[in-house]
Amino acid sequence: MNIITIDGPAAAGKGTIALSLSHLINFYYFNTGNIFRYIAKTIIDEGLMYEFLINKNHFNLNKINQNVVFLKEIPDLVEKSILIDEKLLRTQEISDSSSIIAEIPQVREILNKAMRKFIYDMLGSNKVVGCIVDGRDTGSVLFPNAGCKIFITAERSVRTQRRFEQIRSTFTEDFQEEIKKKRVHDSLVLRDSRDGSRKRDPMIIVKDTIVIDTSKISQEETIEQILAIIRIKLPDLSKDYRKTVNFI
Ligand SMILES: Nc1ncnc2c1ncn2[C@@H]1O[C@H](COP(=O)(O)OP(=O)(O)OP(=O)(O)O)[C@@H](O)[C@H]1O
Ligand SMILES: Nc1ccn([C@@H]2O[C@H](COP(=O)(O)O)[C@@H](O)[C@H]2O)c(=O)n1
Repeated sequence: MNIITIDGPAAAGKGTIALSLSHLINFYYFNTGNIFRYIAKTIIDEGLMYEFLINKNHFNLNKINQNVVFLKEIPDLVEKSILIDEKLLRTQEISDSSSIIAEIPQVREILNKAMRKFIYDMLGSNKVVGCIVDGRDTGSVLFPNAGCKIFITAERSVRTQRRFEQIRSTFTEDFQEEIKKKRVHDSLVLRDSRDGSRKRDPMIIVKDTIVIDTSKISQEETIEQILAIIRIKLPDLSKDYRKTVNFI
Protein backbone atom coordinates (compact mmCIF):
# COMPACT_ATOMS: atom_id res chain seq x y z
CA MET A 1 0.00 0.00 0.00
CA ASN A 2 1.44 3.38 -0.98
CA ILE A 3 1.15 4.77 2.51
CA ILE A 4 4.18 5.96 4.45
CA THR A 5 3.64 6.38 8.18
CA ILE A 6 5.88 8.58 10.31
CA ASP A 7 5.34 8.32 14.05
CA GLY A 8 7.33 9.63 16.97
CA PRO A 9 7.31 11.85 20.04
CA ALA A 10 6.55 15.57 20.12
CA ALA A 11 8.95 17.89 18.29
CA ALA A 12 10.98 15.02 16.84
CA GLY A 13 10.63 16.59 13.39
CA LYS A 14 7.91 14.33 11.94
CA GLY A 15 5.87 17.09 10.35
CA THR A 16 8.81 18.96 8.86
CA ILE A 17 10.31 15.81 7.39
CA ALA A 18 6.97 14.45 6.17
CA LEU A 19 6.10 17.70 4.39
CA SER A 20 9.48 17.94 2.60
CA LEU A 21 9.32 14.29 1.66
CA SER A 22 5.80 14.64 0.28
CA HIS A 23 7.02 17.31 -2.13
CA LEU A 24 9.98 15.22 -3.21
CA ILE A 25 8.01 12.08 -4.03
CA ASN A 26 4.73 13.76 -4.88
CA PHE A 27 2.71 12.15 -2.08
CA TYR A 28 -0.23 13.73 -0.28
CA TYR A 29 0.73 14.74 3.26
CA PHE A 30 -1.74 14.34 6.11
CA ASN A 31 -0.92 15.46 9.67
CA THR A 32 -3.13 13.44 12.04
CA GLY A 33 -2.05 15.51 15.07
CA ASN A 34 -3.86 18.49 13.56
CA ILE A 35 -7.16 16.63 13.87
CA PHE A 36 -6.67 16.12 17.61
CA ARG A 37 -5.54 19.74 17.88
CA TYR A 38 -8.64 20.90 16.02
CA ILE A 39 -10.91 19.04 18.45
CA ALA A 40 -8.99 20.53 21.38
CA LYS A 41 -9.36 24.03 19.94
CA THR A 42 -13.08 23.51 19.47
CA ILE A 43 -13.59 22.31 23.03
CA ILE A 44 -11.54 25.24 24.36
CA ASP A 45 -13.35 27.78 22.16
CA GLU A 46 -16.70 26.45 23.32
CA GLY A 47 -15.60 27.01 26.93
CA LEU A 48 -15.99 23.28 27.63
CA MET A 49 -12.40 22.35 28.53
CA TYR A 50 -12.96 22.56 32.27
CA GLU A 51 -16.02 20.38 32.02
CA PHE A 52 -14.08 17.99 29.83
CA LEU A 53 -11.25 17.76 32.38
CA ILE A 54 -13.43 17.05 35.40
CA ASN A 55 -15.66 14.68 33.51
CA LYS A 56 -13.21 13.16 31.06
CA ASN A 57 -14.50 9.65 30.67
CA HIS A 58 -18.14 10.64 30.61
CA PHE A 59 -17.87 13.82 28.59
CA ASN A 60 -20.77 14.06 26.20
CA LEU A 61 -19.25 14.64 22.79
CA ASN A 62 -22.66 15.70 21.51
CA LYS A 63 -22.26 18.83 23.61
CA ILE A 64 -20.03 20.36 21.01
CA ASN A 65 -22.38 19.26 18.33
CA GLN A 66 -23.98 22.62 17.64
CA ASN A 67 -20.94 24.25 16.14
CA VAL A 68 -18.79 21.53 14.74
CA VAL A 69 -21.47 18.94 14.07
CA PHE A 70 -19.00 16.66 15.72
CA LEU A 71 -20.72 13.35 15.37
CA LYS A 72 -22.89 14.00 12.34
CA GLU A 73 -20.42 15.29 9.83
CA ILE A 74 -17.14 13.65 10.59
CA PRO A 75 -15.62 13.93 7.10
CA ASP A 76 -16.39 17.61 7.30
CA LEU A 77 -14.38 17.74 10.48
CA VAL A 78 -11.30 16.37 8.75
CA GLU A 79 -11.74 18.92 5.99
CA LYS A 80 -12.17 21.72 8.51
CA SER A 81 -9.03 20.80 10.37
CA ILE A 82 -7.12 20.86 7.11
CA LEU A 83 -8.46 24.23 6.06
CA ILE A 84 -7.80 26.06 9.31
CA ASP A 85 -4.72 28.30 9.64
CA GLU A 86 -2.24 25.89 11.26
CA LYS A 87 -0.82 28.61 13.48
CA LEU A 88 -4.10 28.67 15.38
CA LEU A 89 -3.58 25.01 16.29
CA ARG A 90 0.02 25.33 17.46
CA THR A 91 -0.37 27.16 20.76
CA GLN A 92 0.98 25.61 23.94
CA GLU A 93 -2.53 25.35 25.36
CA ILE A 94 -3.76 23.37 22.38
CA SER A 95 -0.67 21.11 22.38
CA ASP A 96 -1.31 20.23 26.01
CA SER A 97 -5.09 19.85 25.66
CA SER A 98 -4.92 17.76 22.50
CA SER A 99 -2.97 15.02 24.26
CA ILE A 100 -5.54 14.94 27.07
CA ILE A 101 -8.36 14.66 24.57
CA ALA A 102 -6.45 11.98 22.66
CA GLU A 103 -6.62 9.69 25.70
CA ILE A 104 -10.36 9.22 25.35
CA PRO A 105 -11.19 5.97 23.51
CA GLN A 106 -14.42 7.33 22.00
CA VAL A 107 -12.55 10.29 20.51
CA ARG A 108 -9.91 8.01 19.00
CA GLU A 109 -12.50 5.66 17.58
CA ILE A 110 -14.42 8.40 15.81
CA LEU A 111 -11.36 10.20 14.53
CA ASN A 112 -9.54 7.06 13.38
CA LYS A 113 -12.54 6.04 11.32
CA ALA A 114 -12.79 9.48 9.72
CA MET A 115 -9.06 9.75 9.02
CA ARG A 116 -8.86 6.26 7.49
CA LYS A 117 -11.81 7.01 5.23
CA PHE A 118 -10.30 10.31 4.18
CA ILE A 119 -6.98 8.70 3.20
CA TYR A 120 -8.55 5.70 1.45
CA ASP A 121 -10.85 8.01 -0.51
CA MET A 122 -7.84 10.09 -1.46
CA LEU A 123 -5.91 7.03 -2.68
CA GLY A 124 -9.01 5.63 -4.40
CA SER A 125 -9.59 8.86 -6.29
CA ASN A 126 -6.29 8.35 -8.13
CA LYS A 127 -5.55 12.03 -7.60
CA VAL A 128 -2.43 11.09 -5.65
CA VAL A 129 0.31 8.47 -6.02
CA GLY A 130 0.40 7.85 -2.30
CA CYS A 131 0.03 9.38 1.13
CA ILE A 132 2.43 10.25 3.95
CA VAL A 133 0.72 10.28 7.33
CA ASP A 134 2.34 11.39 10.57
CA GLY A 135 1.29 11.09 14.20
CA ARG A 136 1.71 8.68 17.10
CA ASP A 137 -0.10 5.50 16.06
CA THR A 138 -0.31 5.81 12.28
CA GLY A 139 1.83 2.71 11.66
CA SER A 140 0.53 0.67 14.57
CA VAL A 141 -3.21 1.40 14.53
CA LEU A 142 -4.33 3.69 11.73
CA PHE A 143 -2.57 2.01 8.80
CA PRO A 144 -1.05 -1.27 10.01
CA ASN A 145 -0.71 -2.35 6.35
CA ALA A 146 1.28 0.72 5.31
CA GLY A 147 4.10 -0.15 2.91
CA CYS A 148 6.70 1.86 4.79
CA LYS A 149 6.74 2.66 8.51
CA ILE A 150 9.18 5.10 10.09
CA PHE A 151 9.56 6.21 13.70
CA ILE A 152 11.44 9.49 14.09
CA THR A 153 12.83 10.35 17.47
CA ALA A 154 15.46 12.58 19.11
CA GLU A 155 16.79 13.15 22.61
CA ARG A 156 14.40 15.15 24.74
CA SER A 157 16.85 18.05 25.25
CA VAL A 158 17.24 18.31 21.46
CA ARG A 159 13.50 18.24 20.94
CA THR A 160 12.97 20.88 23.61
CA GLN A 161 15.49 23.15 21.94
CA ARG A 162 13.95 22.61 18.51
CA ARG A 163 10.42 23.33 19.74
CA PHE A 164 11.59 26.39 21.66
CA GLU A 165 13.26 27.84 18.57
CA GLN A 166 10.33 26.88 16.37
CA ILE A 167 7.83 28.72 18.59
CA ARG A 168 10.10 31.76 18.80
CA SER A 169 10.57 31.96 15.04
CA THR A 170 7.12 30.98 13.82
CA PHE A 171 4.72 32.98 15.88
CA THR A 172 3.94 36.57 15.17
CA GLU A 173 3.40 38.84 18.14
CA ASP A 174 -0.34 38.26 17.97
CA PHE A 175 0.12 34.60 18.76
CA GLN A 176 3.16 34.93 20.95
CA GLU A 177 2.68 33.46 24.39
CA GLU A 178 5.28 34.07 27.01
CA ILE A 179 7.76 31.39 26.02
CA LYS A 180 9.91 29.82 28.64
CA LYS A 181 12.16 26.88 27.83
CA LYS A 182 11.15 25.12 31.04
CA ARG A 183 7.49 25.34 30.06
CA VAL A 184 8.29 23.89 26.63
CA HIS A 185 10.32 21.11 28.27
CA ASP A 186 7.63 20.30 30.86
CA SER A 187 4.98 20.18 28.18
CA LEU A 188 7.04 17.72 26.10
CA VAL A 189 7.60 15.49 29.14
CA LEU A 190 3.89 15.42 29.92
CA ARG A 191 2.85 14.79 26.32
CA ASP A 192 5.44 12.02 25.85
CA SER A 193 4.18 10.38 29.00
CA ARG A 194 0.49 10.65 28.12
CA ASP A 195 1.02 9.57 24.51
CA GLY A 196 3.16 6.61 25.51
CA SER A 197 1.04 5.32 28.35
CA ARG A 198 -2.59 5.76 27.35
CA LYS A 199 -4.63 2.57 27.28
CA ARG A 200 -6.01 3.02 23.78
CA ASP A 201 -3.56 3.33 20.85
CA PRO A 202 -0.44 4.40 22.76
CA MET A 203 2.65 5.51 20.87
CA ILE A 204 4.62 2.30 20.32
CA ILE A 205 7.18 1.02 17.83
CA VAL A 206 5.73 -1.95 15.96
CA LYS A 207 8.07 -4.59 14.61
CA ASP A 208 8.11 -3.62 10.93
CA THR A 209 9.07 -0.02 11.74
CA ILE A 210 12.44 1.61 11.08
CA VAL A 211 13.60 3.97 13.81
CA ILE A 212 15.63 7.07 12.97
CA ASP A 213 17.22 9.11 15.75
CA THR A 214 17.65 12.63 14.40
CA SER A 215 19.40 14.06 17.48
CA LYS A 216 22.68 14.44 15.63
CA ILE A 217 21.63 14.51 11.99
CA SER A 218 20.23 17.27 9.83
CA GLN A 219 16.84 17.33 8.16
CA GLU A 220 18.54 16.68 4.81
CA GLU A 221 20.30 13.59 6.16
CA THR A 222 17.06 12.33 7.68
CA ILE A 223 15.30 12.71 4.34
CA GLU A 224 18.14 10.89 2.55
CA GLN A 225 17.82 8.00 4.98
CA ILE A 226 14.06 7.81 4.50
CA LEU A 227 14.37 7.93 0.70
CA ALA A 228 16.77 4.98 0.90
CA ILE A 229 14.24 3.08 3.02
CA ILE A 230 11.40 3.91 0.62
CA ARG A 231 13.39 2.52 -2.30
CA ILE A 232 13.51 -0.82 -0.52
CA LYS A 233 10.05 -0.83 1.04
CA LEU A 234 8.14 0.53 -1.94
CA PRO A 235 10.14 -0.79 -4.91
CA ASP A 236 7.30 -0.38 -7.41
CA LEU A 237 7.06 3.24 -6.54
CA SER A 238 10.73 3.81 -7.20
CA LYS A 239 10.26 2.16 -10.62
CA ASP A 240 7.44 4.58 -11.44
CA TYR A 241 9.60 7.41 -10.25
CA ARG A 242 12.86 6.40 -11.85
CA LYS A 243 12.87 9.66 -13.76
CA THR A 244 12.27 11.78 -10.69
CA VAL A 245 15.71 13.23 -9.98
CA ASN A 246 15.34 13.31 -6.21
CA PHE A 247 14.12 9.78 -5.94
CA ILE A 248 16.81 7.85 -7.85
N1 LIG B 1 17.24 17.00 12.05
C1 LIG B 1 16.02 17.50 12.15
N2 LIG B 1 15.00 16.76 11.75
C2 LIG B 1 13.73 17.24 11.85
N3 LIG B 1 13.40 18.47 12.36
C3 LIG B 1 14.39 19.24 12.77
C4 LIG B 1 15.73 18.79 12.68
N4 LIG B 1 16.49 19.78 13.14
C5 LIG B 1 15.66 20.77 13.51
N5 LIG B 1 14.37 20.46 13.28
C6 LIG B 1 13.25 21.37 13.62
O1 LIG B 1 12.51 20.82 14.72
C7 LIG B 1 11.26 21.52 14.80
C8 LIG B 1 10.15 20.56 15.22
O2 LIG B 1 9.77 19.82 14.11
P1 LIG B 1 8.25 19.40 13.82
O3 LIG B 1 7.30 20.47 14.15
O4 LIG B 1 8.26 18.86 12.43
O5 LIG B 1 8.08 18.22 14.87
P2 LIG B 1 6.88 17.20 15.07
O6 LIG B 1 7.52 15.89 15.40
O7 LIG B 1 5.96 17.21 13.90
O8 LIG B 1 6.20 17.80 16.36
P3 LIG B 1 4.70 17.66 16.94
O9 LIG B 1 4.40 16.20 17.07
O10 LIG B 1 4.78 18.29 18.28
O11 LIG B 1 3.78 18.35 15.99
C9 LIG B 1 11.07 22.20 13.45
O12 LIG B 1 11.27 23.59 13.61
C10 LIG B 1 12.16 21.60 12.58
O13 LIG B 1 12.60 22.50 11.59
N1 LIG C 1 -2.01 9.88 15.57
C1 LIG C 1 -2.04 10.77 16.60
C2 LIG C 1 -1.64 12.09 16.43
C3 LIG C 1 -1.70 12.95 17.50
N2 LIG C 1 -2.17 12.50 18.68
C4 LIG C 1 -2.33 13.41 19.83
O1 LIG C 1 -2.42 14.77 19.43
C5 LIG C 1 -1.39 15.55 20.07
C6 LIG C 1 -0.93 16.61 19.09
O2 LIG C 1 -0.27 15.97 18.00
P1 LIG C 1 1.00 16.62 17.25
O3 LIG C 1 1.53 15.53 16.38
O4 LIG C 1 0.48 17.78 16.47
O5 LIG C 1 1.96 17.04 18.28
C7 LIG C 1 -0.32 14.54 20.50
O6 LIG C 1 0.40 14.94 21.64
C8 LIG C 1 -1.16 13.30 20.77
O7 LIG C 1 -1.66 13.30 22.08
C9 LIG C 1 -2.53 11.20 18.83
O8 LIG C 1 -2.92 10.79 19.94
N3 LIG C 1 -2.47 10.35 17.79
